[in-house]
Amino acid sequence: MLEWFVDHTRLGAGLWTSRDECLWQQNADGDPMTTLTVSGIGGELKLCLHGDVLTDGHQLLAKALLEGVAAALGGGESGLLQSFMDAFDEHIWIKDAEGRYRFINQSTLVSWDLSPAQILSRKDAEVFPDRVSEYTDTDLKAVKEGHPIVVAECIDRSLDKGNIWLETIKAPMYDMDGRLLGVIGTTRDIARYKAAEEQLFLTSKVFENAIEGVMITDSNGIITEINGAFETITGYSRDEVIGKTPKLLNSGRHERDFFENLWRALKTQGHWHGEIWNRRKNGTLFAEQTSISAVYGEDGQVRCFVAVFSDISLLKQTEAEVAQLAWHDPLTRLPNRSKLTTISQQQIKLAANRKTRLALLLIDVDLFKHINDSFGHLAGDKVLLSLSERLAALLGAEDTLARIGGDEFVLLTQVRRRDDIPVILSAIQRAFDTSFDTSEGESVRLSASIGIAVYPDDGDNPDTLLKNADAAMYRAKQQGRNRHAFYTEQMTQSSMQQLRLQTALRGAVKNSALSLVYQPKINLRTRKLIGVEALCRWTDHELGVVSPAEFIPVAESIGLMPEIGLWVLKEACRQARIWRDQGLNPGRMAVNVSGSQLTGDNFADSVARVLTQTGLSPDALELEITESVVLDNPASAIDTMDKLRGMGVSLALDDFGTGYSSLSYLRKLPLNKLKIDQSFVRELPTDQDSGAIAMAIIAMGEALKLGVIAEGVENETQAEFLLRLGCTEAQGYLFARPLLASELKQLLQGG
Ligand SMILES: Nc1nc2c(ncn2[C@@H]2O[C@H](COP(=O)(O)O[C@H]3[C@@H](O)[C@H](n4cnc5c(=O)[nH]c(N)nc54)O[C@@H]3COP(=O)(O)O)[C@@H](O)[C@H]2O)c(=O)[nH]1
Repeated sequence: MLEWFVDHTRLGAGLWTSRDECLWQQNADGDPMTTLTVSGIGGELKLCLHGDVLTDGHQLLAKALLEGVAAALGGGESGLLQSFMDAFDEHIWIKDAEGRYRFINQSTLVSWDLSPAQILSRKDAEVFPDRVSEYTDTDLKAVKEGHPIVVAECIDRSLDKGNIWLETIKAPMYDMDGRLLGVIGTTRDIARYKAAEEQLFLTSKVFENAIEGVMITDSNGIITEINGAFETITGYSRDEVIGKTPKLLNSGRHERDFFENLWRALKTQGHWHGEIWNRRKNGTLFAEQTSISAVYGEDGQVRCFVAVFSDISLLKQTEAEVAQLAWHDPLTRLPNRSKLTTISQQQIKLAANRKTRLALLLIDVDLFKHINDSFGHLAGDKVLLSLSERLAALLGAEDTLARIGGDEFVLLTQVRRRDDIPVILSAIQRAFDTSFDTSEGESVRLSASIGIAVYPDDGDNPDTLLKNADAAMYRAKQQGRNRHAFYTEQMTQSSMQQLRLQTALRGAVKNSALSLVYQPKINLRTRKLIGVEALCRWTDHELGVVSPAEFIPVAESIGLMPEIGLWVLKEACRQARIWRDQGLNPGRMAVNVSGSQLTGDNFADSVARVLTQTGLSPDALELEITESVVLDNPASAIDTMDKLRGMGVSLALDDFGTGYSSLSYLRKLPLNKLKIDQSFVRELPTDQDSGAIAMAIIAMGEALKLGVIAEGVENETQAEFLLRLGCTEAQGYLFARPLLASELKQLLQGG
């Protein structure tokens, strides 16, 4: 049976154009269709019939249609042809060799809105006078080409469907002898194809212009298509990859497991998403963010796989740079504190598994600040870099060197016993044996204080180990620097004690629990009082009497010193003024100045304000500035000292001899007096070195026209010795201990 009676739209769509051939392979039910070619009519006339065998009936039908066409062209009638063609939506018409319409189907009549009599036997000049040349030209063109041609594609308006796309095809028709019979034309609605064509066009544009690389493989993983971005990213051209598998891009960076998981996900979920490292044609590796999807056919089988990927190499590089910055010290490129924590955790696990120990050595460069202050920060950086290189050269395969602060390094090393550590310490010591070059062509010698904490004895986590190593390092510093200390439980106790002290000191300052005592200074020749030094005292109800030698560094470390120092200054000036108002002469009132006070904001202004408020004359005040404080920040210290001297305040360099001041350096300081540190006085006159130092200081004072006072004079021998050397002023228990204000008043009154 002929299908066209039942489903003529489908049959009509493929009447004779070669472009439709593929649609005819099977009908809507999936049955195979047989194509019967009837030659001799307009190139090819294809009829679609059910079944895979051409029956005699089919052949008879084809013959009848052919005769019908011949009859139509000869001016005769063909009922079978007419009913066959009327079954189609397409407009079909046939013109003879002279251009007269010989056949039109029903659909054409409706569309042209003409009767058969207005068309048949007439030429275009009569039927379509205003389009005659267009129509006859395309007839001639089809004849000239000798096969069906598309002569027009246009948007037209259909009464029932609105705008529609129409395609007109014309084909020349020949008889069995090859003589031209005429032209057959058909016009049909191709909206469906146009939509598909547009869709295809857009899809191909998206595919081609995508920034992402696209690779399509068949179900066996053979590459069947790629886009331009694929070529740009990988460097492979289309020809080089079609027919190959994606293994072509294999970087070798992924284990077999990786691809097994990928294929498992594709098979079970139809999708995989992740990062793959691949290799470009030029051999370089690149990271890509990839999504692979399986595309299934109607039968549920995988038709192909589509991989869409973007090159994330730059992103990876940026990520790596950020990680480098986040986890490493920018100067030395060594791991920083955060990274050290992570590494420590891993190393602790390793030591736990192996039942070994992990030693954490905290290396703090002694007095590194002086390098920066003396030679500048660039020179400081150069020295640190070269130190980091020397220390890194000591590392074993499992060791780590980190920089966790300006001049603080940590060495992590696995050891079997604590006894292995001294060998490491000796190696570190050797790194400091040679001097370091600064950028100014000078070289400096450095030393370090090292604190050691060991897992599991001193802590089982990175924080505790580092904290305890820090306590040990602090102890090494206290013991005079350039040494090491192992952490002990007692250090934790002393740091707890420090904490208690800090809390109590804050309370003391808040509750005005500090007081002052005054120690006389005398002229060694006359033994008369020439001044007093105000010294701070604190008695806590729980801690008892706390020495300033203990609480002043604590106050300095927790930022309380400027407040305490200002109170001492005010109180001492107030007291001096009271004594003077009472007609007593305490000489110069000496007040100690801490580092944070001297280099803090506007210290000179504060002093001026206190003098104004208390009414004490500037020349009645002496400020004692510790030598190391000046050395710590010379530029700022000298600036403030100049201002103080300008105001008429007297300046003394305290603890002199303990620092590194040279004659040339001293010359720059606006000083009035040098105070020989009591550590030298204590050993006089027996210790020759102390004697030599005292003598040198006195000579320096003379050379620079500075006064010299000795502190800590406890016996007559020391006093006489100093006087013989030329030192005329002294302070010490020999003359008086620090006294309460009331006691000193009595002394001043000659009591
Ligand atoms: N910045 C501030 N520092 C201050 C202040 N008050 C004190 N200090 C400093 O604390 C350190 C310890 O001071 P102190 O315990 O008061 O000891 C002083 C004297 O008591 C002691 N001294 C004096 N004579 C003798 C002696 O013959 N023998 C002996 N063993 N000790 C003696 O010396 C200290 C005075 O030192 P100095 O200031 O260097 O002259 C000490 O460094 C104080 O400076 C303060 O208010 N602010």
